[in-house]
Amino acid sequence: MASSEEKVYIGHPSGARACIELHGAHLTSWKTANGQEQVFVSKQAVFKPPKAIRGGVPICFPQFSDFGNLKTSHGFARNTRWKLFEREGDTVVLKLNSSDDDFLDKYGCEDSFTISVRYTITNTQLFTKLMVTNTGCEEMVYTVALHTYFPVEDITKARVEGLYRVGYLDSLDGRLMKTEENPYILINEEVDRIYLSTPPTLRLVDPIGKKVVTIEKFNLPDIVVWNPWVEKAKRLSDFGDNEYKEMLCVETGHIKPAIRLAPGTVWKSEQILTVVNNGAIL
Ligand SMILES: O=P(O)(O)OC[C@H]1O[C@H](O)[C@H](O)[C@@H](O)[C@@H]1O
Repeated sequence: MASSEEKVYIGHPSGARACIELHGAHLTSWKTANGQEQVFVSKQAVFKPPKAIRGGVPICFPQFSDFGNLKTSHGFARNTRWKLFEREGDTVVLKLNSSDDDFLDKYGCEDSFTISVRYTITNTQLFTKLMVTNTGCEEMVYTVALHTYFPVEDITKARVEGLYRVGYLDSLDGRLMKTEENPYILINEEVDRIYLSTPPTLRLVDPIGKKVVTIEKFNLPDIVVWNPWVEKAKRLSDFGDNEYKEMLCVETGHIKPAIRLAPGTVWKSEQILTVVNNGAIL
């Protein structure tokens, strides 16, 4: 299905809504049935391709950060226009084909692939299915992440649960391998960590916002926790100086080891976000 639109909307009979930009297949808004926005987008975000959008859910592919051979941090999927493949009510599918454009030359990628993302919403949930097909004759080696920016009422009170005793690479300390010693993670400084081989379910708890988001995942073993805090926030041109107080990135990914996909085969993954607004479970 061809489209000249820049963005697509999906809706659920409950009133839930989501908006996805064709640029990057980037989800920039997800409102649950109660009207509450569930992704953070910076007020300084630049909606001007090929720049990546600061907030929502950037798709990092075919590499997360510098985990790969490309020079472009987080790969090129978030800088590239995807094609609308299917849209029906609560679901949209977008695809990016390595044969679509000249971007492979531009980014120095030699792989042949199709990547597709399927977003489906219900009253309180966002399902994201990510699929990569190796359409080439060589093994494809890549890393990937769904770089979700969650809004939180007060970053110093928010916590991530489910990573106790999990090993992580500390990106602020030369990617040194460490072990999480805290039953849950509180943020009161810059944090940039890649937790490896994490459990299938985690929780982001926002006690001030009286909200819990459950993060379930399949074939996305790694979790990145990122908040730029004061100094890095100032250095980011498309991010407000004080916005670090109201967001937290909890990113599901497959980063270390990288995925090795044989020719003609398909890699599938899924993330399910469920929002629960209920003081009792906090
Ligand atoms: O500024 P970007 O390229 O969007 O990256 C934003 C952030 O993404 C991830 O969370 C990385 O772990 C961070 O090191 C990086 O700063």
